[in-house]
Amino acid sequence: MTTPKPVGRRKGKGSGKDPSSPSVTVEAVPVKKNSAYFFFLSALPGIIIAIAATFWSRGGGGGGGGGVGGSGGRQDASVHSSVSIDIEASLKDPSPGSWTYGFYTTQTVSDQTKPSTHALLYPNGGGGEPELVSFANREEFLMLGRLYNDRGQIVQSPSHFLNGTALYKGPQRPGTHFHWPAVRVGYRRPVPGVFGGDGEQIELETLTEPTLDASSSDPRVFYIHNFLSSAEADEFIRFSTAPENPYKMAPSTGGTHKAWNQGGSDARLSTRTSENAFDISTENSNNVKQRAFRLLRMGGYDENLADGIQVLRYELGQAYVAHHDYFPEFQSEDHQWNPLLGGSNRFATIFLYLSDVEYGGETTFPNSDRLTIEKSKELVERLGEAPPLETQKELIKAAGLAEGSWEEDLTYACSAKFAVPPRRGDAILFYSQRPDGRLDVNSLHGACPVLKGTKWGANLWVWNACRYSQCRVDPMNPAAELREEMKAPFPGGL
Ligand SMILES: O=C(O)CCC(=O)C(=O)O
Ligand SMILES: [Fe+2]
Repeated sequence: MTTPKPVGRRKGKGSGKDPSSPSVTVEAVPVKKNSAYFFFLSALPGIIIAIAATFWSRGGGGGGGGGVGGSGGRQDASVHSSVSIDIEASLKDPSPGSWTYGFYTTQTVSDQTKPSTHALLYPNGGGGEPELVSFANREEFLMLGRLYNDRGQIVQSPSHFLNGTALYKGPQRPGTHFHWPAVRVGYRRPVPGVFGGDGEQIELETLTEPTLDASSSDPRVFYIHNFLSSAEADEFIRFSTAPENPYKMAPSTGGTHKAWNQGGSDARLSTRTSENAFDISTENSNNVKQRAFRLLRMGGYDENLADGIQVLRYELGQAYVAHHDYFPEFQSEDHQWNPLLGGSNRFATIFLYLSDVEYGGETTFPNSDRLTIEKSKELVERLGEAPPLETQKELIKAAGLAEGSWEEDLTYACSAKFAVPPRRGDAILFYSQRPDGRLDVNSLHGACPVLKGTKWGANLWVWNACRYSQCRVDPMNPAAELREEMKAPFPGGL
C-alpha cells in the first residue's frame, strides 16, 4: 500500500495560482516519512489491513467517483462498503441552520472519475511554498490532518477536489484558528453556508496578499460582500443614540482594555476624534456576531470571544490615527495577552460600513502598498482612486483641518497607501494575529479623515480565546478554556 507521503515539491511561489487549477507539474524528490501515518499504522493495524485488502481488491484506488452525487455525491465512499470501519457514516453533512452548515465539503466534483491522488498543501492562511502530497485513498488522505479548501471548508474526501488543488492546513496550536488564505489579490469566493442580512450569499475577496517571508509587511485584509442588510445598518445607527442604550454615543476614548463599568479611562484621544456607542446584546448585534463567527470558520459561537459591537460616527474632518487593534503584550499583569504563551488578545476585526461617504473616511493600511492595476484592475476600478492632489487640498481646507496637522498627513498617506473606501452594507476582515498566534505588527491601520459627508461604521472584535475579564478558570491561560470544537490542533482529518 502506498504511504501518504510528500512525493515532490513545486519550485517557486505557488500562491499566484488559482487553487482550483488541476494542472500541476510534479517534480520527483526523495520521499519523506509522515509521522502521523506511522503513528496510525502502529495504533490501528487491524483497520489498516482491512482497508488495504479492499483497496487491493478493487485494483489500486480508482473507479469510485464519477458524476455529481444527486444527494451529496457519496459514490466515492460507497466502494468501501466491505471495510471494517464505516467511512460513509463518518462524512458530515450538517443541516441548514447549524453552525457547521457549509463547513464541510460534501460533493464529488462533477468531472471526477476517480478520487484524486495528490494535492498542493499550504500552511494555514496560505502563502509560502506548497508541498505536494499524495494519497492512495480516503484513509490516507485523512491521515494528513484537517485540511481546508479555499472556501474555508474542511475537505472530507479526495473525491471532493481535483488533482493538484491547493489545500490548506488547519490551525496547529491551541489558541490559534483557521485563517482565510489570500490566494491572490482580487480572488473572490463564496463562503458556503454563510449568508448576509438579506439572505444573500456572502463572498470574501482578497485585498492584500501576504507572504510567509519575515520581511513581508503586508497585513491580511479581505473584503466581505453582502454582509449586512440595510435594515441592520439602520438599526445599529438608530440604537447608537437610542434612549434605551446604556452605552450611547459619546466621544471615543482609547488605550484601555477595561470596559467603562470596570473603571476604564474616559480620556479622549486627540488621535481618535470620532464618537462611538456600544451595542452589546440586542438581537441585531447577536445576529451579526454569530454571522461573523461563521464567516471566520472558528467553530461555534462563543460570547466570551466577542467584544460588544462598537458603533462609530465620524463627522467632517474626524479620523483615527494608524494603530493596532490588539493590546500590547504587557498591557496588564492580570491577563496573559500573548497568544504564543497560551494567552488571548484581539484576533480578527470585522469592520462594518454602515454608510457610504462622499469623500474620505477610508480604512487605510499604511504597511500595504496602494492597489495597482497590475494587482487587480477590477478592484482598482471598483474601489475608485483618490481624487487629484489639488482636489484633496481643497477638501482638507473645507473640512477645517489645519495645515501640518496629523489629519492632513493621514489624508495624504491614505491616498499613497492601501485604503478601502466605505460602502454601506459591506465590511472588511483583517487579522491582528498571524496564523501561528504572533501579534501582527503589519495589521496597522487607521481611519482616514472624512472630507465630505458623515461616516458610520462599527467594530466587531473577535479574540482568539476568552477576552479580558471573561476567562472563567485562569486568565493567565485563556487558550486552555477554549471549547473542544475551537481547540486546535484537531486530531485526524475531520
Ligand atoms: O473607521 C475605520 O475605518 C477604522 C476604525 C478603527 O480602526 C477602530 O476603531 O479601531
Ligand atoms: Fe482599529
